[in-house]
Amino acid sequence: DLEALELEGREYIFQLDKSAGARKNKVGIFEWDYYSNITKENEEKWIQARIEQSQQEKRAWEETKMYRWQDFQDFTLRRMFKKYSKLGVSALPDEKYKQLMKLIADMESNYATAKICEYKDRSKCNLSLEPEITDLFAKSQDPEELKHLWVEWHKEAGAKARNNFTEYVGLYNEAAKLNDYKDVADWWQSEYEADADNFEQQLAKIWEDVKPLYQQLHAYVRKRLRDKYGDHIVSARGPIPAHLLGNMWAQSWNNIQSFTRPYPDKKEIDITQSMKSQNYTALKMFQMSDEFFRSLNLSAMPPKFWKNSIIEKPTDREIVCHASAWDFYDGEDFRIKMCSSINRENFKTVHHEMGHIQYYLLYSHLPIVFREGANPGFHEAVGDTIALSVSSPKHLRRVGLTTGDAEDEQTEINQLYKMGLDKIVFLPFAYAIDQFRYGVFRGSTTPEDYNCHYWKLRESLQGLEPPVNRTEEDFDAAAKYHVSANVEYARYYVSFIIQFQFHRALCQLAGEYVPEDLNKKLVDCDIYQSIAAGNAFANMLKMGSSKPWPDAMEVLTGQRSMKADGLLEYFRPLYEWLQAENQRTGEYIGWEPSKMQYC
Ligand SMILES: C=C(C[SeH])C(=O)N1CCC[C@H]1C(=O)O
Ligand SMILES: [Zn+2]
Repeated sequence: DLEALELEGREYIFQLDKSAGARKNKVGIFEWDYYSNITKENEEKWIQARIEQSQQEKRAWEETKMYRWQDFQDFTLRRMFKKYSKLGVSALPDEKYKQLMKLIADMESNYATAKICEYKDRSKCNLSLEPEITDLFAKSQDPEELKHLWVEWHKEAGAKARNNFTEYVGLYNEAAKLNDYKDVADWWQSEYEADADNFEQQLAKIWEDVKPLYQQLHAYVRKRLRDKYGDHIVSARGPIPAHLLGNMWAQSWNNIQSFTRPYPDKKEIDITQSMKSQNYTALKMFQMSDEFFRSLNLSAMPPKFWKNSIIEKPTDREIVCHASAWDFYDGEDFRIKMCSSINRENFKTVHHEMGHIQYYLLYSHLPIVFREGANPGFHEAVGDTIALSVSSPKHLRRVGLTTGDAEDEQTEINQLYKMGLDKIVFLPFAYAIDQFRYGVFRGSTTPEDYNCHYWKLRESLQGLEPPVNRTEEDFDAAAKYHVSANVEYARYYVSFIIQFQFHRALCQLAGEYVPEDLNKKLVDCDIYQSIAAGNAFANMLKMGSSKPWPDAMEVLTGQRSMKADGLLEYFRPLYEWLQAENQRTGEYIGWEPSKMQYC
């Protein structure tokens, strides 16, 4: 009878889940060994481990198919079976599976080991992305030097990945179809459990809500860059050249804050200087982040974390420097790998990565199959939500990273501007990255027009143009880690929206934010040491992916959908200031078509 069958199904699926955990632990160790020591030998060992895992998963999948789990009474049991009913890339035949793993590993190692030559001394050709190129790009105010770094990096890390990427798309789409998805775009979007093309409609609606604010910020920044570099480099009504924004991908413009902020005579609030003068180390950054989470009654990092993590770039080998947080699915082994530099940006990244570890810890009691974010955006939002409190002037004063004067109107605008250069600017970038790849996976973007379509999106969404003309010899999308490393990107777009919904709810719970109370403003909220906020955050995070993400979001915020209202409320004073300022200077809002050639 059904009762007995369901009981048998329960026995089976929990047994399968346990063995899945052991497999993920084993492959994770090989993957860590490869990412933290890039050698041919380690790549082969990792791929071999992945092949064994995929063969075991295939056998398990055949068994799972025998159960009529759709008729089971228990919701959790049905949800576990549903997740295990998708085999994933292991559905590919062994040879194709191996080829796909190799393509991804080769793109990833090309990106991780790419080197370029200096602008000034062309004989010095050992610049890596982290820390050298990133630091130069953050500090240089020489358009020619920035152009050189931009062009060389996009050649080494982007163009060189074009052929591997093209083959990867074909194989990855084959895997999608074997999992009953139309293509990889359909597969990636299924992670958000939205019906039909609803997820893309949600993304479009968010952009519609945020675009006016972005256009005001874009217009203001373009004017300040024109003031600095002249109108022969920055036009009055065109897109902004992408190499002048302090970041290789123009995804965050924080590094140009110092010479573009609204009130330059107000004290600089860039904590990089104070971190350096206070002899901050990578370890201190991690300890401070750990302490913040503990102040909320969240979990402390376990002993293995401090023992096994890599928080500084090794000098004796090549590693994947792009920051990452790892769950080894055994309830004790959690790690971060990061090539830390001592600066504001990395301090934020430390909190971002520690947020991943907090989530791993809080759901480590769940079955393996539920040890993931409620949706991928949730995982990216945990650390950033905490970092919104850490980056408040109130908190920075608390920890001695800024001194003195309480908030006056102008300082508050400077603060919101600094936050906006991170959070508002990022949205059209993230939207462009996966709009581009959705088109590639669907076939509406073919290899012949990869770069043309990429720059059409960059221009229409971000209002940027390439510093030099582009052709289809180039492949600029792969100059971004996540495109070379096969990491989906809409998760960050979602994260940068929901983190403000989380932040607002936490701030109210902490008594730090009271709507309409000028002494309890959202921009000044710091939930540090609030047990009430921490407990509410934990109640959502400990659910992992055991329930659809609207249920998780509702637990903390009372809302069941992602909406831009949190972000827009946070930035409202800046939006008003920007509108008035652009009116005052008569700045053209938006951008006319670029004169650069890229199609
Ligand atoms: C820090 C990570 C590792 Se999940 C990252 O890739 N982030 C964090 C913010 C956006 C995105 C990026 O760097 O492009
Ligand atoms: Zn992340």
